[in-house]
Amino acid sequence: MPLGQRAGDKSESRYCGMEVLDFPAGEELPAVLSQSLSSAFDFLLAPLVDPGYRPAPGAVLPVAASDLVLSPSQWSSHIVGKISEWIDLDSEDEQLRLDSEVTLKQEIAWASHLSLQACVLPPPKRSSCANYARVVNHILQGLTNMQLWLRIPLEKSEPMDEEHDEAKNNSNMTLGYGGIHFDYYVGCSLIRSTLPSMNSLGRWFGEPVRAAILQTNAFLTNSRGYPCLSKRHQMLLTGFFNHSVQVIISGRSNHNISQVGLLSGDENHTEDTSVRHALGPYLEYIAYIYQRMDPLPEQERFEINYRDFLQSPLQPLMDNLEAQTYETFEKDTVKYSQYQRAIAKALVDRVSDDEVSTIKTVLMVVGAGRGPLVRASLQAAEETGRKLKVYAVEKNPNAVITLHSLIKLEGWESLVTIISSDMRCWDAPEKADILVSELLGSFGDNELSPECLDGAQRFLKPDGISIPSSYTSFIEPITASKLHNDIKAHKDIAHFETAYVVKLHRVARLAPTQKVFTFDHPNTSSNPSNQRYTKLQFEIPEDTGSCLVHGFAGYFDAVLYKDVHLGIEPNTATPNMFSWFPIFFPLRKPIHVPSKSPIEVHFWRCCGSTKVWYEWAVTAPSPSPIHNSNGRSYWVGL
Ligand SMILES: C[S@@+](CC[C@H](N)C(=O)[O-])C[C@H]1O[C@@H](n2cnc3c(N)ncnc32)[C@H](O)[C@@H]1O
Repeated sequence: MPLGQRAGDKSESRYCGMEVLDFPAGEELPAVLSQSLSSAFDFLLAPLVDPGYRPAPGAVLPVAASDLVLSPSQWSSHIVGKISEWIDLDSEDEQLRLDSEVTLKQEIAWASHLSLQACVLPPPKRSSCANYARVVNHILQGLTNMQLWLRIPLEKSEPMDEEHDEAKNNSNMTLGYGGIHFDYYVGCSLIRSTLPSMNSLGRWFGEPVRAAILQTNAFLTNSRGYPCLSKRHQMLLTGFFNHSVQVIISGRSNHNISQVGLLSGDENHTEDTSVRHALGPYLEYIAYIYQRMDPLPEQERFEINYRDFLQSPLQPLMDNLEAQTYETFEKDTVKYSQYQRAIAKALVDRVSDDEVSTIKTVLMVVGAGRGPLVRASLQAAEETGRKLKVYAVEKNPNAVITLHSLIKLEGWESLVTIISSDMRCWDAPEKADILVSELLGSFGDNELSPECLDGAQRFLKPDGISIPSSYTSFIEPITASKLHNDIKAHKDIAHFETAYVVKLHRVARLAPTQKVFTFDHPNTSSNPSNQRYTKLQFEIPEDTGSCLVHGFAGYFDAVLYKDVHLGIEPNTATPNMFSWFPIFFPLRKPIHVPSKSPIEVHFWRCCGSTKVWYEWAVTAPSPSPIHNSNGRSYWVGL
């Protein structure tokens, strides 16, 4: 039975299994399974083969249970195979090495025969693990439906030396374990009583972790004698739940509870412990932690299906947006109320209270779409008592049709003039006091706001105001193995040289964001070019340890007017605004960043006669190719 419902989370359920520690000899498995299921566990992590087995000519594999003892659906829904712990694929002892390889392949073949969904591999036993990688890669090539989960301790453990620990941090679909790459792997992290720093733990959220193995000795005991977890363990667990990770409880019970009260707080409730599973109290605690998690905010719930889904950025200049795209924007009331605040402030600055009856401000909405910024402008005028004359300039003829019906419907005919034209070539009959636009992409300038507004600046009065008055892009390095794998599935370079709009979820943010490019409007600089180049150095906090960078998450922040801003940069993001997801600039090859090594990255904004594009490259700690040279894979049309 899944761990119950977290309020407001209709996404997939979270499950909890338990590890079977002893080899279930004599076909005990069905009994162990039925006892666990009736105690509300969902699945077992169970050994498949007698650990005493070593291959020998003619030997029959001593399996834990015949395939007949459970139905095929029971095998596949309720058993995760535990591969024998003794297997040592890089042993100096040749016989042990060969036996290990044969046994591993036999166990995997048996697990496939049973249609198990996954098997857990013990981690490599030594830092030099080339043979482990070779054998696992062989097996992976032949697997279609079964996953291999690699058990990795969260914190440094005894058999793992420094090199190993580094390798573990590279865990990824192309896992660099001791410098060796695996073709595919998903992780399983082992949670013990001590935890590394939060920064170090955060890296796991960018990894393909499928299960958290929670040891019983990681639990504390509360005043009533029940198992509970430290605050940090609880935070880690809720973080994993947020990333759809399931839990496996491992170890013997350290809590012999004679009188059991329900965790709902019902102190009087008691149960007969004779029928109670020894690990039951741990499971109840895990379910309690899951169920009491805060409900997902409405916006997160709305965006759940977009998580880690790569989308091509819009090209509103080159393409004409569709009605449903406009409709989505128009629902973002927060965006328009920020604009309205900015416009109101600009109107008041422009026309003093004494002048309100004599001066009419000329305001041009350039890129008016279906009119929401026209509405925000008129509302700002009403709110401030300023007189306004509005031009709505739009190059999409379909949106212009809607604009015409809107002004009729709203009775704005005397206030608003609709201009069906590209702002870059419109011959304006008069100059504007205020130019209002929203031509911003997730990376600020990536929908070519600078180029469009440079074209519109001709009809802004010399002392006129542009809303926005500036915007800045930001990036931060991230671990994002899911995004990397999704891009890799295209099997070409072009997809690795493309920027994507994506609701980032399974990612680890490795360092604070830094500014990339800023554009000011009106553009009064002596060098009016919109080409840019920036070199940035990111320091990853020391307690993060080494990590893998799959690319850079990008954001923007725009100053609309004075202190009114709008943006998605995580530290200053406008709350409850949903018009923009972050942008992601991938790297062709993930870059391993050892602890204490800075990352040096270069970004270029390049402009041609028909297109604008970005190029990017990493130069430290190791160089990457220049991505998207000459805009060969990804560009924005002018
Ligand atoms: C991101 S949409 C914003 C629309 C509307 N202001 C809103 O907030 O819903 C940008 C709009 O600008 C228009 N646009 C882009 N470049 C333009 C140009 N050079 N001249 C006129 N309109 C342009 C697009 O067609 C699109 O309708």
